[in-house]
Amino acid sequence: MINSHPSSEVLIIDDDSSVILGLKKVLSDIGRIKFATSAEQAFEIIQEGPPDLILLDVGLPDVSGLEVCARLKSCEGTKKIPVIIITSNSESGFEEEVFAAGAVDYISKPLKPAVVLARTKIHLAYQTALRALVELAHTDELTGLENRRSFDERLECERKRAIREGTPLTVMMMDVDEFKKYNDHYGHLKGDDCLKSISLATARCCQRPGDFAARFGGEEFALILPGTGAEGAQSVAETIREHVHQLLLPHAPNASHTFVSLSVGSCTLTKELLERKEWSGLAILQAADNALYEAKANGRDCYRSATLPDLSAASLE
Ligand SMILES: Nc1nc2c(ncn2[C@@H]2O[C@H](COP(=O)(O)OP(=O)(O)OP(=O)(O)O)[C@@H](O)[C@H]2O)c(=O)[nH]1
Repeated sequence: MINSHPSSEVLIIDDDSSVILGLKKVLSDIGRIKFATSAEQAFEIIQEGPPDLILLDVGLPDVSGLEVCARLKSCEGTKKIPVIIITSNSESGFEEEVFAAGAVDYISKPLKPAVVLARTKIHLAYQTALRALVELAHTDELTGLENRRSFDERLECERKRAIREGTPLTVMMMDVDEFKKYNDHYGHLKGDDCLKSISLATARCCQRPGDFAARFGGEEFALILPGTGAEGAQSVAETIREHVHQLLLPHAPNASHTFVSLSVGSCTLTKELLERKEWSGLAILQAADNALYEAKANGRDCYRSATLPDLSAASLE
């Protein structure tokens, strides 16, 4: 059986202190236990840091447990926390209400320690496995960077945020120059090592908390730089290119450059451009890719940014 994470955090919400003490004892080996005696206190604790699982009594003094559960499920930041309802209500139809509110399970009072422990462990283990699966589905196996799926999701999220907040957004595409020649000369395994080194150098250059680096596919990488205008984009692009130069990876003898290099293209949506129309993620990506193509066409190992006419063309999509 998959184990729950050793440092899981469980929040017990119950106004009966004897129940809290009993549950704390039963669950002490699982990890950190927090408790709240009212819905208001519970929301404060959750806001400080969402727990891995919640054990929630139905009969709270301020708000019904089912309503607390429904509220948690309707909020983006808390909807994924599994909630187990604790109840002495055995009326017909109550089970349906529990699941309709979004709880993953319920435990009847009087509580049996072995049952509480088993159910809690099962849901924590499921949650841990689910998180691992999501991470796996969003990670590029070779480089450890985010993958294309993750990139697409983040771009959509940042695009909407940029529109909402009126802040610039830059998307950058980077491609290893003449990588086929590198592979042909050194072999695919060395080629893989080269991609890993470039990924590491790229990740080191994406320093801001919102910066996002992904392997787009093959020898192509993509960045999302929220709140970054054209000047900032140029600075990031040149920094990454410089870091890759400094790796001093000798290129294949028949390549145009002595050392491995990157061509980089970017598209920056300024506040004005964002206000002019709603750009699709595809249009932004296409504009960055056009700029990358231009960098390749201009001899490689350089940076180009999409210009306004490019963006207008991209908007026709
Ligand atoms: N080692 C390795 N090679 C890869 C991987 N993914 C793609 N490639 C190789 O990357 C090379 C890309 O070649 P091309 O698309 O022709 O482009 P290029 O040689 O980089 O030329 P330009 O982009 O024009 O500078 C191909 O040889 C692919 O096999 C990978 O995961 N590992």
